[in-house]
Amino acid sequence: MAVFKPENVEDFYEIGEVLGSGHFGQVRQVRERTSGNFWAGKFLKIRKVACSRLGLDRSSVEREVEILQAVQHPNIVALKDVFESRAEVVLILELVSGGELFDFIAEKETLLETEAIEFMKQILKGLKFIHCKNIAHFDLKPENIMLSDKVSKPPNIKLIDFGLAHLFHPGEEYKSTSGTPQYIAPEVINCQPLSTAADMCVLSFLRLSGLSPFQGDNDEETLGNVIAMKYEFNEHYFSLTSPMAKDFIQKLLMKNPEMTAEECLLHPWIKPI
Ligand SMILES: Cc1ccc2c(c1)c1c3c(c(C)cc1n2CCCN)C(=O)NC3=O
Repeated sequence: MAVFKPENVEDFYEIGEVLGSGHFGQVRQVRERTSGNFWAGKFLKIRKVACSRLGLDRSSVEREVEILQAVQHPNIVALKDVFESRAEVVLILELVSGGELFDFIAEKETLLETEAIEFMKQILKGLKFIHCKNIAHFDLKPENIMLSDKVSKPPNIKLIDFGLAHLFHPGEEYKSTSGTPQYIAPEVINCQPLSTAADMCVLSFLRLSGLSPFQGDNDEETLGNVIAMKYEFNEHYFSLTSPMAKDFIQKLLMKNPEMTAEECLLHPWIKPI
């Protein structure tokens, strides 16, 4: 069993504003008392008894920590420290203060394909790195693709929130029903064995349009579209998108995406010949 620091996190960090919250607990800005540097504290409620519905299993937190410790990369959020109290584990994470990629894109008049390619390259480099370590993110959605800061040119992308991530062991068959309907891979809905390919399924479409290709009027319709792999290139969003870009998207929006992250980085849309 992993051992986390038993000290009180507040002896080392001033706890600041809430940055986000979810089923797991809260993410808050924290300030390191010695250096004055800012970090993100992910406060995770831990189940006190196995049958409780409240909080997370400690084992799932240990898995997230183990994965974050294994994936140190410029395009992946860094883990600095882990504290544990009786009913809470606190992950001290790199603060990514540039906001979500899609808010950045939404604020721009237009998104040039050259800019989309740069974003895609960084996301693919992060995915290639974790996939080469047999790790899948399994919750790749706009909210989990953020920018380090608001000033870097080009913006530096960080993949965050490895709470659903999984480390595959040789010969292991892994199934999960977790994820977000608009961005879930078909094999998740079909309860089929999962792999790192699940991270590739809807990736490219999101970068160019900011939309889920499967968006329905409700979650049920959306999940049905995902199962049927039913999507369209809405002309309003894709009229100026190059054929090479659409080829890239089509090669990924398949039940069994044709390309791994490594192969995507070699696609002529990403790496012109
Ligand atoms: C400035 C800011 C604002 C909101 C943040 C974060 C940072 C943030 C962060 C993280 C997570 C897991 C969630 C976060 N959230 C919650 C929303 C994420 N899309 C994280 O790991 N580092 C962050 O800075």
